[in-house]
Amino acid sequence: MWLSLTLGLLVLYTVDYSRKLYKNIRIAQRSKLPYFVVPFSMGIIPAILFQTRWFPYIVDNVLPAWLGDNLKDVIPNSRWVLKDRQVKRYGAVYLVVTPGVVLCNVSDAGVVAQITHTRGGWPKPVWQYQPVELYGPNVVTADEHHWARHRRRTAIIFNEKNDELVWKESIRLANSMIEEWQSVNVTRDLVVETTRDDIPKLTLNIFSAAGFGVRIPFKIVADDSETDGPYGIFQDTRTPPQGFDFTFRAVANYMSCNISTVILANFMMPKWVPRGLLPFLKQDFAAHRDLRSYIERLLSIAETEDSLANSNLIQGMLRDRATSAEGSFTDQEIISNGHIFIVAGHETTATTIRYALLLLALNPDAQEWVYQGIKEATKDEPADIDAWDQASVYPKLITPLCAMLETMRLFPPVVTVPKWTGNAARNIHYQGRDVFIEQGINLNLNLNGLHYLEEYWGLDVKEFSPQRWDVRNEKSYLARNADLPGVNAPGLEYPTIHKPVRGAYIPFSDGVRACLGKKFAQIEVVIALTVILRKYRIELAQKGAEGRKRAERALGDSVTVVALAMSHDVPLVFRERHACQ
Ligand code: HEM
Repeated sequence: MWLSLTLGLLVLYTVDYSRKLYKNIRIAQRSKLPYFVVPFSMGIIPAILFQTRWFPYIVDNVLPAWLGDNLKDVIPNSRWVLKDRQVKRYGAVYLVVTPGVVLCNVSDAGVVAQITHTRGGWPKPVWQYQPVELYGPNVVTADEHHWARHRRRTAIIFNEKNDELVWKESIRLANSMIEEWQSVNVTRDLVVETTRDDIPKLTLNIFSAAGFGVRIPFKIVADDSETDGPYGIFQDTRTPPQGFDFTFRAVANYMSCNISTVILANFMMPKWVPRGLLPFLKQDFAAHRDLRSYIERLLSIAETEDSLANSNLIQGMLRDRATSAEGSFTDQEIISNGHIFIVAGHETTATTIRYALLLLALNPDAQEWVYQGIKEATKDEPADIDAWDQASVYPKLITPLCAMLETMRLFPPVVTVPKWTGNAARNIHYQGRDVFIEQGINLNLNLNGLHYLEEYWGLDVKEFSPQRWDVRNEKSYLARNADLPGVNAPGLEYPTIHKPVRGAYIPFSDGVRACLGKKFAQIEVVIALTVILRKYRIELAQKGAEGRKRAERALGDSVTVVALAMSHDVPLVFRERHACQ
């Protein structure tokens, strides 16, 4: 009986599998776009297989290249390594058919521009983001008119006052990070074995200050240091304050870096399962509770303060509530948006700085160009960087901005921007014809393709060349776009910067759902690079061909964890400038 039952189930499964696969192949055929079939759907098992050592080894060394690439294409974590290879095989718009879904992969700038800029834009598949709704709906997870309300209420808090705060806090904390490095180095040259911990700490502390109004020093303070006053419990001590399992910085870090287990514990685990039976998720429950308690504490402090005097993001939401007649946020919505800002902004910015430092170390000529640009731009500014005025100095820091843009071109923290057709079929215009994309189809706007195509960037597309962005560089391949109508992209509205073809560069996405924190991130990265490069020349700690090979391997093996990340550490030396010149 068991045998017939098993055989029966197997037959049912096979019939259902074949039916779904056939249905999806027919969808692909009707579109007349190139397509390939992968016999499994993306999901947790393929993602786990790619995390093992042996599976990627088999994919890279045993399978034919095309098959290995097709498999990597369905796993978003490993998609970046493909760069433009799939575009060369299948074209800039092609379909991936699996038994579960049909995916439309897009690396054509014109099609991206249509998707992000048709009236209202194509919808974002918000259900994919529901797991990050750990404290309720927020600007990342909401849709339609709910999203419009969240967006309106959050967009106003990313304002000029907040820009100034980001600038000031980035300078303070980048300097404190350097002081910390100096304190553990006996020579004037600073050897930093890994930036894996310090750079995320830098961006998290900047976010704590400019996002939450909590000014944490870079160095951990003694447990018995001053903990009085309303902000006492936010001190970055070794042990958490009474009633908490984490310090404020530790919980913000935990919630950002362990997002998958936090989601597993607090979103996927049924409420009726006794927490005592899940000791391995204890930290995840505690982190979720502690972050809420900290933000609640911030809200109650803020209500007793003159919130108009403060320009951090939490105060911004409170100020909006105090001054708006209707539609402003509840406490719960402030908590949820506060949390999502950390998730969206922390790792993405940290990874950009880490890649930028390594790319500058690997490309001394480009680094020198960035440094000379900083020197020239700030030659009339006070020697004390704390006295620099954000509104007038930031626009002059063209070369570090070019370095940031170029870093995000080669190593975009978010490799794929997802969209979908929604509940109605839609058309795209591609290669001179209208292509019909059926309802419910998911689209991936693939930065690995867009950012690596010679057509948009020139023959030196694979090189790290911050100079390509500088509008003074008339030989840049991008100079040809100056007269194109409608060329623009979020974060590129500077007259000092060459513009890529619209849709070809989307590290912050584009259109109505483009990144809210792009200016926040740009100011942070530009001034952090400036603080470092003014004082230090960055070099690889391991010299010669071996050191270079190691660094290039670390870059080449990048995979998406929370954001795109290097899989190995590369030690760097920060050589003091006047000592080495
Ligand atoms: C280099 C750093 C950053 C990168 C590369 C980046 C990239 C992106 C991308 C690609 C999206 C679109 C995601 C999608 O539609 O699926 C996005 C959205 C968003 N980002 Fe960023 N981001 C960065 C920094 C920040 C920062 C610092 C903040 C906040 C402080 C932030 C807040 C947001 C928010 C709230 C959204 C959702 C906007 C909406 O759906 O209306 N981001 N970001």
